[in-house]
Amino acid sequence: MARKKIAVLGSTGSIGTQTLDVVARDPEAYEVVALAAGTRTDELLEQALRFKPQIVSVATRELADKLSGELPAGIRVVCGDEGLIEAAAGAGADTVVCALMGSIGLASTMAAIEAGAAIALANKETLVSAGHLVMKLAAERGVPIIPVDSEHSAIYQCLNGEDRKAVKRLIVTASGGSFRDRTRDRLKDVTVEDALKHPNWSMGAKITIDSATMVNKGLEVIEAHWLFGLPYEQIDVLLHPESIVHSMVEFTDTSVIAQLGNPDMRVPIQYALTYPHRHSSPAAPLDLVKAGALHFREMDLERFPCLRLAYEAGRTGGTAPTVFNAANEAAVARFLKGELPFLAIESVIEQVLGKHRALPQPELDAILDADRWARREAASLF
Ligand SMILES: NC(=O)C1=CN([C@@H]2O[C@H](COP(=O)(O)OP(=O)(O)OC[C@H]3O[C@@H](n4cnc5c(N)ncnc54)[C@H](OP(=O)(O)O)[C@@H]3O)[C@@H](O)[C@H]2O)C=CC1
Ligand SMILES: CC(=O)[C@@H](O)[C@H](O)COP(=O)(O)O
Ligand SMILES: [Mn+2]
Repeated sequence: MARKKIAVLGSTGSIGTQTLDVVARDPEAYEVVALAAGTRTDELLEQALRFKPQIVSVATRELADKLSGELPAGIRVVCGDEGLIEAAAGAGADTVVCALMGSIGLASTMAAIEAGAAIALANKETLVSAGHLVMKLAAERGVPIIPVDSEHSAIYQCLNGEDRKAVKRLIVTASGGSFRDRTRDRLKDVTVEDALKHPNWSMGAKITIDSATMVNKGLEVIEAHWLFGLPYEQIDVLLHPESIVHSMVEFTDTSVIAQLGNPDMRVPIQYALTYPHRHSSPAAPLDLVKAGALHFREMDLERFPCLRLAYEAGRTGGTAPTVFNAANEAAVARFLKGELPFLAIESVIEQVLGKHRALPQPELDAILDADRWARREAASLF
């Protein structure tokens, strides 16, 4: 059987490296045809020498020139936004793993869909920013969007073969992030280092901060709305500190189907690559006796106001989720640089959303304008 051709956008990141780990374990099944990253060229060089893709993309022309000299002539080195699009659509990938961080992934995801590749989607900011455009294009091209995000992979698995009309609600689980058990008073002076200590998952810096602010769950609620076509009234969030139940679906007959497993992203990544089949995985098997007890708590929107803001932005629709996402990206980048205190992240998002008049059914230009505007506004606060 021909090997599945895979392009990995964001190959040097947490999802990207775990994708390559999954791929490397089954060399008969996969061929890596493109790799795209930003600035971590040492890691990218190693990946390119190992997987021998046709195309490698980096952030800038300078980095591309440097990398070209170190790679065999058969590997084309491209760069910038155009390079991402080349990697997504120019190497004939059957599946494109979208694992860039942030709404920068939008254009390359759209290009991959245009090219007819299946999408293994980790990059949730893309759907949050322009879900209506991405889903419409995928439907027009007949392209499947298979979620990699653990909660959405769980829901996708729970819904497999079920009658959608029988779905009462989705229950998205949330670990609570690094500061789950702190009161708001105790969030004033937290450090970047503290915020980066997720209790259950080892992930990139931005999503780890999003987990601590509960923005991640807000992005995931909006992501679920687009992926599964359900209104916000049918998407709930439940605190689950152990991150073993990755999410659940409640049906009209009161049955609840859940997907469980140890927190290991290689499982949803692999599922997105092998769907509708399952293969053995390097993840540790789940031992429920060892886990002992699983806990669930009601979500507190006063303790975690970013989740409330996300629901509000999602319900408003149009460019509101674009602005929610872009303001957050800008605020988190500033927090990580030490320019803003932790609690300023939510305040920046709220203020920028407060200034925004959402445009309904925006085309791509309006999305990009709103994204740029929100970043400028977020940069000017505090
Ligand atoms: N990590 C996880 O477990 C999970 C992640 N996700 C989602 O997956 C996505 C990726 O997350 P994660 O892997 O943690 O992020 P990382 O920060 O670890 O990796 C991000 C990747 O994107 C690349 N990148 C960033 N900016 C650019 C740019 N301007 N041009 C080209 N490449 C760029 C980085 O390249 P470089 O580093 O070389 O600059 C890196 O390869 C996010 O949307 C996240 O929310 C979802 C569920 C779980
Ligand atoms: C692994 C994954 O999918 C992350 O999005 C994870 O869910 C973060 O955990 P919390 O946002 O629940 O803390
Ligand atoms: Mn998730």
